[in-house]
Amino acid sequence: MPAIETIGLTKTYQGRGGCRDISLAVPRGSIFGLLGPNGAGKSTLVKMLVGLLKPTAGEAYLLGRPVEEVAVRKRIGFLPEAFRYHDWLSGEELLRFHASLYGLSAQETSARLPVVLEMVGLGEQGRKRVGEYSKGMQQRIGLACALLPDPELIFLDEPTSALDPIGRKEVRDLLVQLRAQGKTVFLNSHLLSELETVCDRIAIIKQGRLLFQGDWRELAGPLRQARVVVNADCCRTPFDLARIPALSGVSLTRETPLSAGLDKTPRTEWVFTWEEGTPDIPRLVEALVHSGIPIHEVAPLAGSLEELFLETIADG
Ligand SMILES: Nc1ncnc2c1ncn2[C@@H]1O[C@H](COP(=O)(O)OP(=O)(O)OP(=O)(O)O)[C@@H](O)[C@H]1O
Repeated sequence: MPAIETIGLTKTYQGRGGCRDISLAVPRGSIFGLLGPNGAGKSTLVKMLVGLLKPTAGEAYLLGRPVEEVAVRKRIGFLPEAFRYHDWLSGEELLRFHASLYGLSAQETSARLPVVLEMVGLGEQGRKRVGEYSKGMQQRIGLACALLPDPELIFLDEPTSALDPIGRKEVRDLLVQLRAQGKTVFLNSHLLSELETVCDRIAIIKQGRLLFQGDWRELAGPLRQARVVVNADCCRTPFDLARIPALSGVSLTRETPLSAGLDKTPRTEWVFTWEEGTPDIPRLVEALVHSGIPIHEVAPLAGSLEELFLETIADG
């Protein structure tokens, strides 16, 4: 049974906007990323899933229970995007307040508080007033609130938007740990490089419609490209690939000057594309070396999530 299942889920505002006919399945124990341009309907979808908005049509199930069932909400955590917490409370007081909303006992609350503060990297900062927290710390305390009930399913709306690169890495590591414990994370983020690193599966929505769901690497199709970095002064630009007959069936699709390497020699990046089949890297390297070209780096090339996302949004 999936952690989240929706069937034809729809919410419109007086017949407009929102999202329509969304049928999704989010496997348990996965990190699932929701992507879409501004106004695509992501928040509308998340709000329906956490019970903040009533669907206009369709069904949704969390952990096998209908989303309308209040009891299931004790098993989910939610970090909303536009969080604004009571800034006169200390971090610990805020957590106690949220624990009471979750219906945790005093004993459970006292046991859980240090655990969640530690998980989000605020171990020593619980006594400080939330109003004195930096933006990144406020985001961390929000995450701690979402983790209070030790949820099986966690919804995070832009959880790292206020964090510095170290904080982002810490949150990514935390998500991976949660997944290792069998928990499911549903992530809403515009940071595609971040989603690319942690997500098992993604969904893309545009103008309220679901365009894709699955492993984002499926969008790329089979690997057909390789990247090669060479000394810029090795040959004339544009490089004439026809002079290497051993590379028939391969085309040079990009030639980009790079900044100089550590040895101060300017470099050029080439992207080769195979008309058929997967890149034959040994044949490529052999042919280039045979032609006297000094190679610095070679790698098969997959499209980045950002490239694939932009292509999908443009086509869809
Ligand atoms: N309360 C509302 N009343 C009327 N229309 C709304 C309301 N909330 C959202 N909409 C419309 O529904 C559509 C989807 O909005 P939603 O906020 O769900 O998108 P989003 O993908 O979360 O956007 P963003 O990335 O900018 O946060 C938009 O066209 C928006 O104008």
